[in-house]
Amino acid sequence: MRYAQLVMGPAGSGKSTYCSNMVKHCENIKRSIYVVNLDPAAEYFDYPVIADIRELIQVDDVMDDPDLRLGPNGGLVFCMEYLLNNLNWLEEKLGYVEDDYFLFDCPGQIELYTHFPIMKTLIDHLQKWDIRPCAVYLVDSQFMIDAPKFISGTMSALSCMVNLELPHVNIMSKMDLIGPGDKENIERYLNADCESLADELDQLRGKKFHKLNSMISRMIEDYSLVKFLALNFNSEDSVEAIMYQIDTAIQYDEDREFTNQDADDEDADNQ
Ligand SMILES: Nc1nc2c(ncn2[C@@H]2O[C@H](COP(=O)(O)OP(=O)(O)OP(=O)(O)O)[C@@H](O)[C@H]2O)c(=O)[nH]1
Ligand SMILES: [Mg+2]
Repeated sequence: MRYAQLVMGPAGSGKSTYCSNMVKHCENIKRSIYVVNLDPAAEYFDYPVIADIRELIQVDDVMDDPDLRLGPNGGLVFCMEYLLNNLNWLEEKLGYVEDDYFLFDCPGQIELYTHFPIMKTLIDHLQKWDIRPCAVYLVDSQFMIDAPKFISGTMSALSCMVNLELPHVNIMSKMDLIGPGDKENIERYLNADCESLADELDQLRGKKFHKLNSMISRMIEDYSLVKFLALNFNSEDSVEAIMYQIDTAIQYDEDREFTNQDADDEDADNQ
């Protein structure tokens, strides 16, 4: 078995920075991890890659094509569909080494995760190649500091979760930028309960929408998987907690411990 994190989330939510910092974290703890850049429009990232979609196709070339006449978003969808038609390229780049662990740095267009079947098809192939993926969905904490923003971020995470049907970990990124005043608000949302969310929305919009507010809040609580982990790269504890949660979601350590235990048992039997 092999393992992967599909690092997703809206534009600018910190996906590439997450990949880069996770590579550094894994270097420190002597754990190997490989990054795949899946963003055909990426201009800058500072991690080493095992595969880069831009070697296959570049969004600028697609946009320059006079027959296609596509803008940046249509161009990106074209590139991702091109990838799906050339998946042997990716399969070869990934190679096959047991226990490999990959990070896929995905593009920031959320329609890829919520509407189009592109990611779902890619996931089906990863699974065929014996890769067990976890959806890692980042939302910028700056956009989660009041109830309406929190609900909108949560709904985008929820729609990705329902659409992709994968083990799923939500992350509130850039916590180092949150000032002391907003910290309290965010902590409230990290453990949000539906009554207080609905009350806050009622206060903002008036009682007229009370029924709608409480139903949306209840739906978020019912899908109790919509919880966020706070990510602060200045805190090693926060990075470790996130890695642990993801490893647990895809049973990374459990499988390895089991395999090691099997190997030990086999050795003992042989002896
Ligand atoms: N302070 C702080 N800044 C961050 C953090 N993560 C990302 N940023 C900044 O946020 C901006 C966007 O970060 P990226 O990592 O490029 O975000 P992205 O999600 O890959 O963006 P797209 O690929 O364009 O969708 C950059 O200016 C980063 O330096 C963080 O944890 N803390
Ligand atoms: Mg990026």
